[in-house]
Amino acid sequence: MITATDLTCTFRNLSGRHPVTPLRGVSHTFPDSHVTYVLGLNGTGKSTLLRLLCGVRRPTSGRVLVDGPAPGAPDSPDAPGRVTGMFLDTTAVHPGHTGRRHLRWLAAASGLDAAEADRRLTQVGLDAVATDTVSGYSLGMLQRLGIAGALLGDPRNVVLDEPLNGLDIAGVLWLRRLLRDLADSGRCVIVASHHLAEVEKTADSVLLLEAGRVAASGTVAEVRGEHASLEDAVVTLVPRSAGSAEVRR
Ligand SMILES: Nc1ncnc2c1ncn2[C@@H]1O[C@H](COP(=O)(O)OP(=O)(O)OP(=O)(O)O)[C@@H](O)[C@H]1O
Repeated sequence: MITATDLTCTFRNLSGRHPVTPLRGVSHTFPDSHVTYVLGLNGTGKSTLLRLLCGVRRPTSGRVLVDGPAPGAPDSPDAPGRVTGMFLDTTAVHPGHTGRRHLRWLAAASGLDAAEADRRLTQVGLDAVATDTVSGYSLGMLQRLGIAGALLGDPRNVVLDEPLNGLDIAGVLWLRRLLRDLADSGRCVIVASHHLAEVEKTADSVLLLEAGRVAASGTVAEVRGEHASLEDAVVTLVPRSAGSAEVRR
């Protein structure tokens, strides 16, 4: 379980622009045994929230609790497995490494053995390209590799940023099953996505962000309400969804 309390994140002015505050007082509990999708327009703070939940970035104010201790705190010695497995960026790979080397390197950094890396490679269906260099991977292959990295060490919480992008239909069906299995085995699964049709099929819960604040949260049925689809509900809850070509801060 991951609990966010009153999270605010401000990026300071590094390039002559005004400071940006993508998150403004976000509170939410991401329960175990649920697939929770984080939704919202471009630039509305989804990736920033995921980074804070994983402890990759610290909030300007507010608090994140992961199964008790704050992210970044060392596991207690008897804690079973890793705390949070994350996949936040398909570009976070060395292009000259093979898929197997990349995963073994990640495993070693987490104190895990090469066999665990190889198991995850098999689990995500990349055995056939394990010895190819990552620079030759398609987007779908990179997504699978990133997901394998998140699964290393069998973590209790799994956080994935837009893992559906670039997956073919076989990949989408595979990921759907994987997320369900992870949640059914008691894990807290958090996924950012723009694919509302898939979210409607597979989410236990959704958290809709708008301009850095929580616009809606609950089960799909609760957020959909009287609307015909989740997409209709989102367009109503976030009026600027309706056909604007402009990205806003
Ligand atoms: N390291 C950073 N430094 C400065 N600004 C940042 C940084 N990271 C994110 N931002 C800004 O924070 C805002 C939210 O970005 P974020 O990536 O969280 O949005 P998002 O909802 O994930 O968007 P998308 O759907 O396009 O992936 C944007 O305005 C972005 O430019």
